[in-house]
Amino acid sequence: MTNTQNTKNILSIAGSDPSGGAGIQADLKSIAATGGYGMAAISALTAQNTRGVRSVHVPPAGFLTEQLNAVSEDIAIDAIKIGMLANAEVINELGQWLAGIRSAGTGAPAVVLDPVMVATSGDRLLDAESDAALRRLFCHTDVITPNIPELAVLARAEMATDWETAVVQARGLAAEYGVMVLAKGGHLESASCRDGLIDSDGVILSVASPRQYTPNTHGTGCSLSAALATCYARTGDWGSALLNAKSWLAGAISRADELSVGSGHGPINHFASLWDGVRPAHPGDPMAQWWQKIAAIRTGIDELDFIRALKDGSLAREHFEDYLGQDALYLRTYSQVMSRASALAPDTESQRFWAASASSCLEEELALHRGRLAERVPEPSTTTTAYLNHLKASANNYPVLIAAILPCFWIYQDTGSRLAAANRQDHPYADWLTSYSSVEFDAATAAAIDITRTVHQGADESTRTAMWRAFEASSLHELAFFDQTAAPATSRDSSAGEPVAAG
Ligand SMILES: Nc1ncnc2c1ncn2[C@@H]1O[C@H](COP(=O)(O)OP(=O)(O)OP(=O)(O)O)[C@@H](O)[C@H]1O
Ligand SMILES: Cc1ncc(CO)c(N)n1
Repeated sequence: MTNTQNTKNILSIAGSDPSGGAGIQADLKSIAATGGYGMAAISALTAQNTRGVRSVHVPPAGFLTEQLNAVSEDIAIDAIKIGMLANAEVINELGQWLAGIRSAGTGAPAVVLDPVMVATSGDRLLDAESDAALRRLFCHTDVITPNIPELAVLARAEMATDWETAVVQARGLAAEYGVMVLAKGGHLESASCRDGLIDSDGVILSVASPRQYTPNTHGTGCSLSAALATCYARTGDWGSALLNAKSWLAGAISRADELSVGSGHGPINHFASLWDGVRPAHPGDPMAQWWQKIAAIRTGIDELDFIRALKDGSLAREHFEDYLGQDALYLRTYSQVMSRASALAPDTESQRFWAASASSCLEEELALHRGRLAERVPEPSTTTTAYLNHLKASANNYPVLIAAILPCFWIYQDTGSRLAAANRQDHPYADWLTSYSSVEFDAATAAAIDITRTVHQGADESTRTAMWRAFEASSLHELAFFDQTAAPATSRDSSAGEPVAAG
């Protein structure tokens, strides 16, 4: 059966975790969070919580096949994620079912297999017979996603302690079984967590995110593999699927501590960004009210031709560069304005935050722009000048100044998360879109909102009004800023470059 609709149906075949953080529960949340319709056939039931697995019950293998047939005889399955398989009998039954469903050729579902083989304690979970059966299953899969200990078991090697060794092991595995291997760096001791999609020729694509120092990483592997299957079903491209899945996962891990689930290794926050949209952080929160009040401006930005074309990759190169040129000019002064906020800040923590933001704004953003613009920095447009004049006009009043600064963080972060989600490997601005959204910038945005909220709480009524006006005015300047670049050409290589619209 082929699914001709745009929505994608993703089947998880995995164990149940009643605490909700791993197994099918994590898979269903991840599938939904990354845009798929989730289904689940249960291969095993565990009694576990955030502190560990207490026992496992395995239903008869034939009953797994009954579940799988019930689903596949009725529903078109676009992708399958396989997780915990408890014994050789279950693995062999699944192998037979997979062989049948994959023999359909075109329209056969993609399969991502997360080989759950080693417990967090380091103990091997599968006996020799199951290990051999699992390896036979690889020929029915597209991608396997072992963590570092599982990679070592599968590669019959010592556990990798660096990324290069992990890549060598993954490459050997890919060659031996004719599959792609997603090597995951979560278990290495590096400051960033790198994952790489590897085939027998080497690394196809690798992507890193900063390591989050949180105990709450229960179910990250389950969540990533389910998200990868979903993003592949949606994009048809493994590289794009990895970029999208990893970007979503990094956000879910970075917001894990906002949940309070159990006393051990808690789950990640699968729906953090969705909840932001439907539920203000604190009901009655003035910042949430400001955000609500600029909803029309935000929608206006999303609907701009420029943003649409940047998202789908049809934006002409010269228009993209016009935008970068204005942005570079803007950021130079924006950095000075944040230094001014640092000078006016009433406490060391805020002083440090604005100074650090001013510095990273200059260092990272301008370095990126310079690289792209090859020193071709243009004159500021009247739109850019108007925005900067508005910021400078607030430079003697700290509460008003930080309210004016905030939209550049918040709107940029919000727009960036959607642009990053639309990224794909062959996108002409792929690396720009990747840099447009990061967990560090998410954290900085949250900190800027918190600082502004605190100042707002302590301000008198007339200052609060002035703060809101400055925030609203900057939001309008953001809209105008994105809208200033000439309307995008439909053809990517069009050379009919129009001059920068002068506001
Ligand atoms: N502390 C962390 N901070 C950021 N990303 C992480 C962290 N730990 C793991 N990851 C990411 O989570 C994903 C899962 O990786 P990991 O190597 O931990 O898999 P796993 O051991 O199979 O997961 P699980 O803990 O569910 O068994 C990878 O994308 C990895 O880079
Ligand atoms: C059911 C289940 N599958 C996978 C894992 C690995 O995280 C787990 N803890 N529980």
